[in-house]
Amino acid sequence: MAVVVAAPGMASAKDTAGAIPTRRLPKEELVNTHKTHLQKQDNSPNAPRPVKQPAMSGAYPASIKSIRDLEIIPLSELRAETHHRGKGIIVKAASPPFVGAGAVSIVEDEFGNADKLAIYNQADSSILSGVPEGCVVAVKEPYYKNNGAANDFMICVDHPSDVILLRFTDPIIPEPLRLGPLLKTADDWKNAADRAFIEKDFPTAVFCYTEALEASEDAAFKAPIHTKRAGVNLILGRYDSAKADAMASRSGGPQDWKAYYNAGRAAYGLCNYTESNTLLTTALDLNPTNTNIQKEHARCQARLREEETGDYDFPAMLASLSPHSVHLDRGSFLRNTRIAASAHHGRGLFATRDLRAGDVVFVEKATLMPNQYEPARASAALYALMVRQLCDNPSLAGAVLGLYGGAEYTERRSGGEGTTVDGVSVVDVFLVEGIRTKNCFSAPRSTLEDTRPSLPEGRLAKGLWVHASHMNHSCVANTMRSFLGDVLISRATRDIKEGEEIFQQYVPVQTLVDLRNKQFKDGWGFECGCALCVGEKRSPEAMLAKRKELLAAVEKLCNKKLPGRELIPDAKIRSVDRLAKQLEDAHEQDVYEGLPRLTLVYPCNWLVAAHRGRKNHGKVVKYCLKVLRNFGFKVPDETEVWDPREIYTNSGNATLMTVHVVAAIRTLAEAYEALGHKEMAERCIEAAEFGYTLVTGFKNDLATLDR
Ligand SMILES: C[S@@+](CC[C@H](N)C(=O)[O-])C[C@H]1O[C@@H](n2cnc3c(N)ncnc32)[C@H](O)[C@@H]1O
Repeated sequence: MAVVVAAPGMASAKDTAGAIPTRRLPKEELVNTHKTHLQKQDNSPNAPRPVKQPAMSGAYPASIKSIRDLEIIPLSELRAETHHRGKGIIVKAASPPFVGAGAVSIVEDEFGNADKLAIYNQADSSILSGVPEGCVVAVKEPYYKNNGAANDFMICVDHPSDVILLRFTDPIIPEPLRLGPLLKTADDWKNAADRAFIEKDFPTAVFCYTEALEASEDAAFKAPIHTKRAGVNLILGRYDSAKADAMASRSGGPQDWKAYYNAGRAAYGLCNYTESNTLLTTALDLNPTNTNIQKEHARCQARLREEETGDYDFPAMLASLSPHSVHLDRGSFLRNTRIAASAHHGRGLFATRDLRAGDVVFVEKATLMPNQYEPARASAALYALMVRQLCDNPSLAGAVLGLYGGAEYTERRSGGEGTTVDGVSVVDVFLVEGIRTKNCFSAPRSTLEDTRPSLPEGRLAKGLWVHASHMNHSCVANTMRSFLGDVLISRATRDIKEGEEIFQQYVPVQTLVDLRNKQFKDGWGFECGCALCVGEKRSPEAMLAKRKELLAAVEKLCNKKLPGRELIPDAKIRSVDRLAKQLEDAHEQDVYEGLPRLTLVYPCNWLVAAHRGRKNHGKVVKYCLKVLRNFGFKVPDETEVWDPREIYTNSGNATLMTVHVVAAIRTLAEAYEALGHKEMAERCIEAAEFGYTLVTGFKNDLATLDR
């Protein structure tokens, strides 16, 4: 079959959707244009590679068919804007790749037809991230896309598992594309692999070691190659393959310590510490004096201790953080919680024992979190890492693809995602993106550094914590999360009974019930059924409108800011006070009994700051107590002896914990001190320190709030 060339003057892309384009560019023209692009290619090794994040509106499923079950068609039969279901193409790269967000190559089929092939979302660890000239690939159920300009089409591969790198000897390659084996013997391939390894071209090294293994039947030759390939896979972070290679390298003798050692390191890389421990213990039995095994074994035991006890040296973890080091080598302590069906939605997290306010609920190391805190890049970086890891370590699929991916994707899943077809794990990038948006958390490098009300850093990475992702949202949540690098710490904000569902706030809760529920609906597709939202929805629209109006009046008067130490005129304080009283009256007693009154938080905080500036300590006490009340807490009684923790344990089940609660209790302490109520001041400091532990994840100096 020849290249289809037709007269110019074709119709627009939309008009031709579904049709075979009447004119396609010939190979020479394609290659020449490609060459000019290649000359402009940025080859600097550290240039950040752009990521093509999928637009969900164009979602289509990944192929779950084997290339051997598809009808192979020539390039000339590709139809514009069409997913060729049940069909596949086999093509050879006729040019070096242009590597940008994807890798674009000129390819040709067995009939001499040429076209452009754009492959996206390949891991850097794969040869397919830039298909070398001469390689033959199969594209399953290809999508043929117009590039905008007339006659300008390309085969666009979004799902990484939709393209397969074929071995040169694969019988599926049609005769005209067949080069035969590039190298003759297994030894040749091994030597080529060793050379690629020395040149640090690790994907090529893996490819050549694979060819060497395929070319030999000699077990004695193959064992050391498996060891080498295990080593390269460890470098590439392909732990599943590294483990399989390491185990395949065993010969049954005492030298097998190396196989168990490598397999143990691979299992460690997958955070599977129990398996890693078993493998490293076997390695140590075979070679008890080897210091490397001893070191890895001790490290693994430390992770298992963390998983078992939940004992962490949080200050040391904080001290070890730096801009280059945010991935902490720690195990996850999850045994206080379990995943089970929730009355609110799907699955949720539940307490496996009684927990006291302040207790660690769980500590989880991120399943995946790129060290990328630039707001414009954080989401794309997480998406790219998720895709890469699912390709490189298919065993992750069980945990990651099991997460909720949004209502539309629940229906659209083919069920084949994560299964192995044609030797690769099926990765559907649209499902990955759906899972990312519904489950990722934003994480500061350290919550302690980020919670200073005066100076939040605002630079947040995005990450995936699979266990934490099973938590449903509540505005009046019974836990709080904080971060130390990629470690998430969840603490109880009040007492939790065994079997109780554990909730967290997905995002800082907005003041107005209608706005925050719009946010939940738009972002996560649910209506919040927490005590606060259900309660507030009982209040008539007219009352909500009145509260909005009054809050807007306070915000306008005060510029939405809090006073510093400057002297605020009495008249202004009186005006805000009057509005705050009206606002308080706009909260119906029967609706708000025992519930936070969030619209009152800002006016009361403003009055605290204004009276503090005037050293009017009695008024500071009054309004600090109101701030606590308005977050749903019972206020401490001056006439009684009270335990500082009671603020958290005796306030019912609808408290809303934030750093502002801590700040209010600390200001309360300062005012009591000034008024000579020493005991009240001391108790308040203790209560504030306790609250600060909930907020930052571990005990910290309250003075950090001012820095
Ligand atoms: C991260 S998942 C939480 C775990 C999820 N329930 C599951 O079954 O895997 C987020 C999704 O859970 C649901 N969800 C979370 N909190 C909820 C709530 N309070 N009420 C109803 N649905 C909720 C929403 O559909 C949201 O998109």
